[in-house]
Amino acid sequence: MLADLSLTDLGWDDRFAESLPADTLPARVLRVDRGAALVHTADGVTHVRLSAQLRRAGAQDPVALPCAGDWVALHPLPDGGHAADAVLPRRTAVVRGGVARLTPGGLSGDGQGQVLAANVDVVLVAEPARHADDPADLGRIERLVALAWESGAVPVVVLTKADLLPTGLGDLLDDVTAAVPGAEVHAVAALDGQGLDAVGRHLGPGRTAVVLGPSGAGKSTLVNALAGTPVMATQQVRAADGRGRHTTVHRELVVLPGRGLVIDTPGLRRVGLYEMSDGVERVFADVEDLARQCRFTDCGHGTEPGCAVLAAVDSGALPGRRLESWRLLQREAAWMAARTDARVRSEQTKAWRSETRLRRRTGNSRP
Ligand SMILES: Nc1nc2c(ncn2[C@@H]2O[C@H](COP(=O)(O)OP(=O)(O)OP(=O)(O)O)[C@@H](O)[C@H]2O)c(=O)[nH]1
Ligand SMILES: [Zn+2]
Repeated sequence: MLADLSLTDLGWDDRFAESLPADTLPARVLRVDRGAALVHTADGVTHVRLSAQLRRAGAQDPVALPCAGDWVALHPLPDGGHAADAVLPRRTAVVRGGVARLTPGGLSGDGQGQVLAANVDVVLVAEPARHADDPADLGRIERLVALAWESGAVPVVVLTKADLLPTGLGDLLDDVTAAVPGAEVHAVAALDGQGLDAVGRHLGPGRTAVVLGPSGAGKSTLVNALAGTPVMATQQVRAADGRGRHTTVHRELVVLPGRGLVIDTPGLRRVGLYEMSDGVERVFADVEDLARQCRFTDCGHGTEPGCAVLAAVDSGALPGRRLESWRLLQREAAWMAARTDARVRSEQTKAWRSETRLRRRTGNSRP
Protein backbone atom coordinates (compact mmCIF):
# COMPACT_ATOMS: atom_id res chain seq x y z
CA MET A 1 0.00 0.00 0.00
CA LEU A 2 2.80 2.40 0.85
CA ALA A 3 5.56 1.05 -1.29
CA ASP A 4 8.39 3.12 -2.73
CA LEU A 5 7.66 6.48 -1.22
CA SER A 6 10.53 8.90 -0.79
CA LEU A 7 10.69 11.22 2.19
CA THR A 8 9.77 14.05 -0.19
CA ASP A 9 6.65 12.15 -1.29
CA LEU A 10 5.82 11.93 2.40
CA GLY A 11 6.08 15.71 2.82
CA TRP A 12 9.68 16.00 4.09
CA ASP A 13 11.53 19.21 3.23
CA ASP A 14 14.54 21.32 4.24
CA ARG A 15 12.71 23.02 7.07
CA PHE A 16 11.87 19.72 8.72
CA ALA A 17 15.45 18.59 8.07
CA GLU A 18 16.76 21.59 10.02
CA SER A 19 14.84 20.48 13.10
CA LEU A 20 16.06 16.87 13.02
CA PRO A 21 18.37 16.11 15.97
CA ALA A 22 21.87 14.86 15.08
CA ASP A 23 22.32 11.11 14.61
CA THR A 24 18.64 10.38 14.20
CA LEU A 25 16.52 9.20 11.28
CA PRO A 26 13.31 10.92 10.21
CA ALA A 27 10.06 9.00 9.87
CA ARG A 28 6.46 10.07 9.26
CA VAL A 29 3.89 8.60 11.62
CA LEU A 30 1.16 6.68 9.84
CA ARG A 31 -0.65 5.43 12.92
CA VAL A 32 -0.17 5.26 16.68
CA ASP A 33 -1.07 2.24 18.80
CA ARG A 34 -0.52 2.42 22.51
CA GLY A 35 3.19 2.74 23.17
CA ALA A 36 4.16 2.10 19.57
CA ALA A 37 3.79 3.68 16.16
CA LEU A 38 3.64 2.56 12.56
CA VAL A 39 5.94 4.88 10.64
CA HIS A 40 7.30 5.37 7.14
CA THR A 41 11.06 5.99 6.88
CA ALA A 42 13.14 6.50 3.74
CA ASP A 43 13.30 2.69 3.64
CA GLY A 44 9.65 1.83 4.03
CA VAL A 45 7.06 1.03 6.66
CA THR A 46 8.07 -0.21 10.09
CA HIS A 47 6.86 -0.41 13.67
CA VAL A 48 8.77 1.59 16.28
CA ARG A 49 8.52 1.94 20.02
CA LEU A 50 8.19 5.25 21.78
CA SER A 51 11.19 6.13 23.94
CA ALA A 52 10.71 6.30 27.71
CA GLN A 53 11.27 10.06 27.53
CA LEU A 54 8.49 10.49 24.98
CA ARG A 55 6.11 8.30 26.99
CA ARG A 56 6.83 10.32 30.13
CA ALA A 57 6.14 13.58 28.31
CA GLY A 58 2.93 12.09 26.96
CA ALA A 59 1.82 11.02 30.41
CA GLN A 60 2.07 14.64 31.54
CA ASP A 61 0.43 16.08 28.47
CA PRO A 62 -1.08 13.88 25.75
CA VAL A 63 -0.44 16.66 23.22
CA ALA A 64 3.27 15.73 23.41
CA LEU A 65 2.58 12.22 22.08
CA PRO A 66 3.14 11.53 18.39
CA CYS A 67 0.05 11.24 16.21
CA ALA A 68 -0.73 10.51 12.59
CA GLY A 69 1.09 13.00 10.38
CA ASP A 70 3.87 13.78 12.85
CA TRP A 71 7.52 13.60 11.91
CA VAL A 72 9.54 11.76 14.54
CA ALA A 73 13.26 11.28 15.11
CA LEU A 74 14.31 7.63 15.41
CA HIS A 75 17.35 6.09 17.03
CA PRO A 76 18.46 2.49 16.54
CA LEU A 77 17.95 -0.07 19.31
CA PRO A 78 20.38 -2.93 20.09
CA ASP A 79 17.80 -5.48 18.86
CA GLY A 80 17.81 -3.96 15.36
CA GLY A 81 14.55 -2.04 15.82
CA HIS A 82 14.07 1.68 16.33
CA ALA A 83 12.58 3.91 18.96
CA ALA A 84 11.01 7.33 18.43
CA ASP A 85 12.81 9.87 20.63
CA ALA A 86 11.20 13.14 19.72
CA VAL A 87 8.36 14.68 17.77
CA LEU A 88 9.68 17.33 15.39
CA PRO A 89 8.03 20.75 15.76
CA ARG A 90 4.58 20.64 14.23
CA ARG A 91 3.70 23.09 11.48
CA THR A 92 0.02 22.61 12.04
CA ALA A 93 -1.93 20.48 14.51
CA VAL A 94 -5.61 19.71 14.83
CA VAL A 95 -6.19 19.47 18.57
CA ARG A 96 -9.47 18.67 20.24
CA GLY A 97 -10.13 19.55 23.82
CA GLY A 98 -11.60 17.25 26.39
CA VAL A 99 -15.33 17.21 26.25
CA ALA A 100 -16.86 20.11 28.13
CA ARG A 101 -20.24 19.33 29.61
CA LEU A 102 -22.84 21.83 30.64
CA THR A 103 -23.78 21.10 34.24
CA PRO A 104 -25.82 23.15 36.73
CA GLY A 105 -22.53 24.58 38.01
CA GLY A 106 -21.38 25.65 34.54
CA LEU A 107 -19.07 23.91 32.14
CA SER A 108 -17.08 21.01 33.47
CA GLY A 109 -15.00 18.23 32.02
CA ASP A 110 -11.50 17.38 31.16
CA GLY A 111 -9.17 20.16 30.02
CA GLN A 112 -6.62 17.98 28.30
CA GLY A 113 -6.04 18.12 24.61
CA GLN A 114 -5.60 15.36 22.07
CA VAL A 115 -3.89 15.81 18.72
CA LEU A 116 -6.02 14.38 15.93
CA ALA A 117 -3.60 15.09 13.09
CA ALA A 118 -0.34 16.94 12.61
CA ASN A 119 1.40 18.71 9.74
CA VAL A 120 -1.69 18.86 7.57
CA ASP A 121 -2.19 21.50 4.90
CA VAL A 122 -5.93 21.16 4.58
CA VAL A 123 -8.74 19.98 6.87
CA LEU A 124 -11.68 18.42 5.06
CA VAL A 125 -14.72 18.84 7.30
CA ALA A 126 -17.12 16.11 6.17
CA GLU A 127 -20.77 16.56 7.01
CA PRO A 128 -23.53 14.51 5.42
CA ALA A 129 -25.97 16.56 3.37
CA ARG A 130 -28.45 14.17 4.94
CA HIS A 131 -27.79 11.93 7.99
CA ALA A 132 -30.58 9.44 8.57
CA ASP A 133 -33.54 11.83 8.60
CA ASP A 134 -31.57 14.82 9.82
CA PRO A 135 -30.31 17.60 7.59
CA ALA A 136 -26.69 18.69 7.78
CA ASP A 137 -25.75 19.96 11.24
CA LEU A 138 -24.56 23.54 10.82
CA GLY A 139 -23.39 23.81 14.44
CA ARG A 140 -21.14 20.79 14.02
CA ILE A 141 -19.66 22.31 10.87
CA GLU A 142 -18.98 25.59 12.69
CA ARG A 143 -17.26 23.76 15.55
CA LEU A 144 -15.04 21.66 13.31
CA VAL A 145 -14.14 24.61 11.09
CA ALA A 146 -13.11 26.60 14.20
CA LEU A 147 -10.87 23.68 15.17
CA ALA A 148 -9.52 23.60 11.62
CA TRP A 149 -8.67 27.33 11.50
CA GLU A 150 -7.00 26.98 14.87
CA SER A 151 -4.81 24.17 13.53
CA GLY A 152 -3.10 26.54 11.11
CA ALA A 153 -4.35 24.52 8.11
CA VAL A 154 -7.00 25.56 5.59
CA PRO A 155 -10.53 24.26 6.19
CA VAL A 156 -12.67 22.97 3.32
CA VAL A 157 -16.22 21.84 4.05
CA VAL A 158 -17.36 18.76 2.15
CA LEU A 159 -21.10 18.09 2.14
CA THR A 160 -21.15 14.35 1.55
CA LYS A 161 -23.88 12.08 0.19
CA ALA A 162 -25.32 14.90 -1.92
CA ASP A 163 -27.10 12.21 -3.95
CA LEU A 164 -29.35 11.47 -0.97
CA LEU A 165 -31.18 14.74 -1.53
CA PRO A 166 -33.18 13.77 -4.61
CA THR A 167 -34.64 17.24 -5.06
CA GLY A 168 -31.21 18.86 -4.92
CA LEU A 169 -29.39 20.78 -2.25
CA GLY A 170 -31.85 23.68 -2.19
CA ASP A 171 -30.60 26.37 0.19
CA LEU A 172 -28.19 24.04 1.95
CA LEU A 173 -25.09 25.15 0.09
CA ASP A 174 -25.90 28.82 0.80
CA ASP A 175 -26.66 28.12 4.47
CA VAL A 176 -23.41 26.24 4.97
CA THR A 177 -21.39 28.84 3.08
CA ALA A 178 -22.86 31.56 5.30
CA ALA A 179 -21.90 29.53 8.39
CA VAL A 180 -18.20 29.40 7.50
CA PRO A 181 -17.09 32.75 6.05
CA GLY A 182 -13.77 32.46 4.27
CA ALA A 183 -13.92 28.68 3.82
CA GLU A 184 -14.79 26.80 0.64
CA VAL A 185 -17.82 24.52 0.65
CA HIS A 186 -18.28 21.67 -1.83
CA ALA A 187 -21.06 19.15 -2.26
CA VAL A 188 -19.87 15.65 -3.11
CA ALA A 189 -21.46 12.35 -4.03
CA ALA A 190 -18.43 10.15 -3.63
CA LEU A 191 -20.07 6.99 -4.94
CA ASP A 192 -20.96 8.73 -8.22
CA GLY A 193 -17.74 10.74 -8.31
CA GLN A 194 -19.60 14.06 -8.33
CA GLY A 195 -17.86 17.08 -6.89
CA LEU A 196 -14.59 15.26 -6.28
CA ASP A 197 -12.50 17.48 -8.57
CA ALA A 198 -13.12 20.58 -6.47
CA VAL A 199 -11.97 18.75 -3.34
CA GLY A 200 -9.05 17.18 -5.19
CA ARG A 201 -7.69 20.61 -6.07
CA HIS A 202 -6.63 20.97 -2.43
CA LEU A 203 -4.50 17.84 -2.63
CA GLY A 204 -1.24 17.22 -4.38
CA PRO A 205 2.16 15.56 -4.13
CA GLY A 206 3.78 16.22 -0.76
CA ARG A 207 0.60 17.78 0.65
CA THR A 208 -1.39 16.29 3.51
CA ALA A 209 -5.10 16.50 4.22
CA VAL A 210 -7.12 15.21 7.16
CA VAL A 211 -10.80 14.27 7.05
CA LEU A 212 -12.88 15.07 10.14
CA GLY A 213 -16.55 14.38 10.71
CA PRO A 214 -19.11 12.20 12.45
CA SER A 215 -19.26 8.44 12.02
CA GLY A 216 -21.10 7.49 8.87
CA ALA A 217 -20.36 10.83 7.20
CA GLY A 218 -18.68 8.97 4.37
CA LYS A 219 -15.12 9.95 5.28
CA SER A 220 -13.53 6.67 4.25
CA THR A 221 -15.67 6.53 1.12
CA LEU A 222 -14.40 10.02 0.25
CA VAL A 223 -10.79 8.99 0.87
CA ASN A 224 -11.21 5.95 -1.40
CA ALA A 225 -12.83 8.05 -4.11
CA LEU A 226 -9.99 10.58 -3.94
CA ALA A 227 -7.45 7.74 -4.02
CA GLY A 228 -9.21 6.17 -7.00
CA THR A 229 -8.75 2.80 -5.31
CA PRO A 230 -9.91 1.28 -2.00
CA VAL A 231 -7.38 2.29 0.65
CA MET A 232 -9.78 2.37 3.60
CA ALA A 233 -12.47 -0.05 4.74
CA THR A 234 -15.92 1.50 4.62
CA GLN A 235 -19.22 0.53 6.19
CA GLN A 236 -20.28 -2.31 3.92
CA VAL A 237 -23.92 -2.47 4.83
CA ARG A 238 -25.71 0.65 5.82
CA ALA A 239 -26.64 0.52 9.49
CA ALA A 240 -30.38 0.05 9.91
CA ASP A 241 -30.91 3.66 10.91
CA GLY A 242 -28.43 5.00 8.36
CA ARG A 243 -26.08 6.36 11.02
CA GLY A 244 -22.49 5.50 11.55
CA ARG A 245 -21.03 2.40 13.14
CA HIS A 246 -17.45 3.52 13.61
CA THR A 247 -15.85 1.45 10.90
CA THR A 248 -12.59 3.37 11.00
CA VAL A 249 -10.99 2.76 14.39
CA HIS A 250 -7.59 4.41 14.00
CA ARG A 251 -6.44 7.74 12.78
CA GLU A 252 -4.33 6.71 9.85
CA LEU A 253 -2.21 8.43 7.23
CA VAL A 254 -2.74 6.88 3.82
CA VAL A 255 -1.31 7.61 0.40
CA LEU A 256 -3.41 8.88 -2.47
CA PRO A 257 -1.39 7.63 -5.43
CA GLY A 258 0.13 10.67 -7.16
CA ARG A 259 -1.83 13.21 -5.17
CA GLY A 260 -0.37 13.38 -1.71
CA LEU A 261 -1.50 12.03 1.62
CA VAL A 262 -4.63 12.02 3.69
CA ILE A 263 -5.36 11.16 7.29
CA ASP A 264 -8.65 9.34 7.75
CA THR A 265 -10.10 9.56 11.25
CA PRO A 266 -12.73 7.62 13.19
CA GLY A 267 -16.06 9.38 13.53
CA LEU A 268 -15.97 12.10 16.14
CA ARG A 269 -18.81 11.88 18.61
CA ARG A 270 -18.26 15.07 20.53
CA VAL A 271 -15.45 17.47 19.91
CA GLY A 272 -14.47 19.92 22.60
CA LEU A 273 -12.55 23.03 21.69
CA TYR A 274 -8.96 23.22 22.87
CA GLU A 275 -6.95 26.44 23.02
CA MET A 276 -8.67 28.96 20.78
CA SER A 277 -6.96 32.11 19.71
CA ASP A 278 -8.86 33.12 16.59
CA GLY A 279 -10.64 29.96 15.38
CA VAL A 280 -14.03 30.95 16.74
CA GLU A 281 -13.59 34.57 15.62
CA ARG A 282 -12.88 33.44 12.09
CA VAL A 283 -15.92 31.19 11.86
CA PHE A 284 -18.09 34.00 13.21
CA ALA A 285 -16.33 36.86 11.40
CA ASP A 286 -19.70 38.25 10.22
CA VAL A 287 -21.12 38.24 13.77
CA GLU A 288 -17.94 39.81 15.14
CA ASP A 289 -18.27 42.56 12.52
CA LEU A 290 -21.82 43.22 13.64
CA ALA A 291 -20.78 43.25 17.29
CA ARG A 292 -18.28 46.02 16.53
CA GLN A 293 -21.21 48.14 15.34
CA CYS A 294 -23.15 47.83 18.61
CA ARG A 295 -23.65 51.11 20.47
CA PHE A 296 -21.83 49.82 23.56
CA THR A 297 -18.40 48.30 23.16
CA ASP A 298 -19.18 45.80 25.95
CA CYS A 299 -22.59 44.96 24.49
CA GLY A 300 -23.79 41.54 25.65
CA HIS A 301 -26.24 41.36 22.71
CA GLY A 302 -29.06 40.72 25.14
CA THR A 303 -31.23 43.68 26.05
CA GLU A 304 -28.92 46.58 25.25
CA PRO A 305 -30.23 49.38 23.05
CA GLY A 306 -28.46 49.85 19.74
CA CYS A 307 -27.34 46.22 19.49
CA ALA A 308 -26.38 45.55 15.89
CA VAL A 309 -26.28 41.78 16.44
CA LEU A 310 -29.87 41.54 17.65
CA ALA A 311 -30.98 43.95 14.93
CA ALA A 312 -29.51 41.55 12.36
CA VAL A 313 -31.34 38.64 13.96
CA ASP A 314 -34.60 40.64 13.95
CA SER A 315 -34.20 41.56 10.30
CA GLY A 316 -33.48 37.96 9.37
CA ALA A 317 -29.96 38.80 8.15
CA LEU A 318 -28.40 36.66 10.89
CA PRO A 319 -30.00 33.33 11.83
CA GLY A 320 -30.80 33.15 15.56
CA ARG A 321 -29.24 29.69 15.50
CA ARG A 322 -25.91 31.20 14.54
CA LEU A 323 -25.98 33.70 17.40
CA GLU A 324 -26.62 30.85 19.86
CA SER A 325 -23.82 28.80 18.31
CA TRP A 326 -21.42 31.77 18.62
CA ARG A 327 -22.27 32.20 22.29
CA LEU A 328 -21.82 28.49 23.00
CA LEU A 329 -18.43 28.23 21.31
CA GLN A 330 -17.20 31.48 22.89
CA ARG A 331 -18.19 30.23 26.33
CA GLU A 332 -16.52 26.93 25.73
CA ALA A 333 -13.33 28.54 24.41
CA ALA A 334 -13.17 30.84 27.45
CA TRP A 335 -13.69 27.92 29.81
CA MET A 336 -10.99 25.90 28.09
CA ALA A 337 -8.60 28.87 28.15
CA ALA A 338 -9.07 29.19 31.92
CA ARG A 339 -8.29 25.50 32.30
CA THR A 340 -5.27 25.47 30.05
CA ASP A 341 -3.66 28.63 31.43
CA ALA A 342 -3.00 26.75 34.63
CA ARG A 343 -1.56 23.82 32.79
CA VAL A 344 2.01 23.56 31.67
CA ARG A 345 1.88 23.55 27.92
CA SER A 346 4.23 21.39 25.97
CA GLU A 347 6.98 22.95 23.87
CA GLN A 348 5.39 21.25 20.89
CA THR A 349 2.18 23.18 21.23
CA LYS A 350 3.99 26.45 21.67
CA ALA A 351 6.11 25.92 18.58
CA TRP A 352 3.18 25.18 16.33
CA ARG A 353 1.06 27.98 17.72
CA SER A 354 3.73 30.62 17.26
CA GLU A 355 4.31 29.44 13.73
CA THR A 356 0.61 29.56 12.95
CA ARG A 357 0.37 33.09 14.26
CA LEU A 358 3.39 34.15 12.25
CA ARG A 359 1.90 32.72 9.07
CA ARG A 360 -1.39 34.46 9.73
CA ARG A 361 0.41 37.77 10.12
CA THR A 362 2.36 37.32 6.93
CA GLY A 363 -0.80 36.17 5.16
CA ASN A 364 0.73 32.93 4.03
CA SER A 365 -1.65 30.11 4.87
CA ARG A 366 0.34 27.51 3.01
CA PRO A 367 3.24 26.15 5.02
N1 LIG B 1 -25.64 7.45 -1.05
C1 LIG B 1 -24.38 7.65 -0.66
N2 LIG B 1 -23.86 6.90 0.32
C2 LIG B 1 -22.59 7.13 0.70
C3 LIG B 1 -21.79 8.14 0.10
N3 LIG B 1 -20.59 8.15 0.72
C4 LIG B 1 -20.64 7.18 1.66
N4 LIG B 1 -21.84 6.55 1.65
C5 LIG B 1 -22.27 5.43 2.50
O1 LIG B 1 -22.30 5.85 3.85
C6 LIG B 1 -21.89 4.78 4.70
C7 LIG B 1 -20.76 5.26 5.62
O2 LIG B 1 -19.61 5.53 4.84
P1 LIG B 1 -18.13 5.45 5.44
O3 LIG B 1 -17.23 5.97 4.36
O4 LIG B 1 -17.80 4.12 6.00
O5 LIG B 1 -18.27 6.51 6.63
P2 LIG B 1 -17.15 7.03 7.66
O6 LIG B 1 -17.40 8.49 7.83
O7 LIG B 1 -15.80 6.65 7.19
O8 LIG B 1 -17.56 6.25 8.98
P3 LIG B 1 -16.64 5.87 10.27
O9 LIG B 1 -15.48 5.08 9.76
O10 LIG B 1 -17.57 5.07 11.11
O11 LIG B 1 -16.25 7.15 10.91
C8 LIG B 1 -21.49 3.63 3.79
O12 LIG B 1 -22.57 2.72 3.70
C9 LIG B 1 -21.24 4.32 2.45
O13 LIG B 1 -21.46 3.47 1.34
C10 LIG B 1 -22.38 8.92 -0.95
O14 LIG B 1 -21.76 9.83 -1.53
N5 LIG B 1 -23.66 8.63 -1.28
ZN1 LIG C 1 -24.84 44.08 20.76
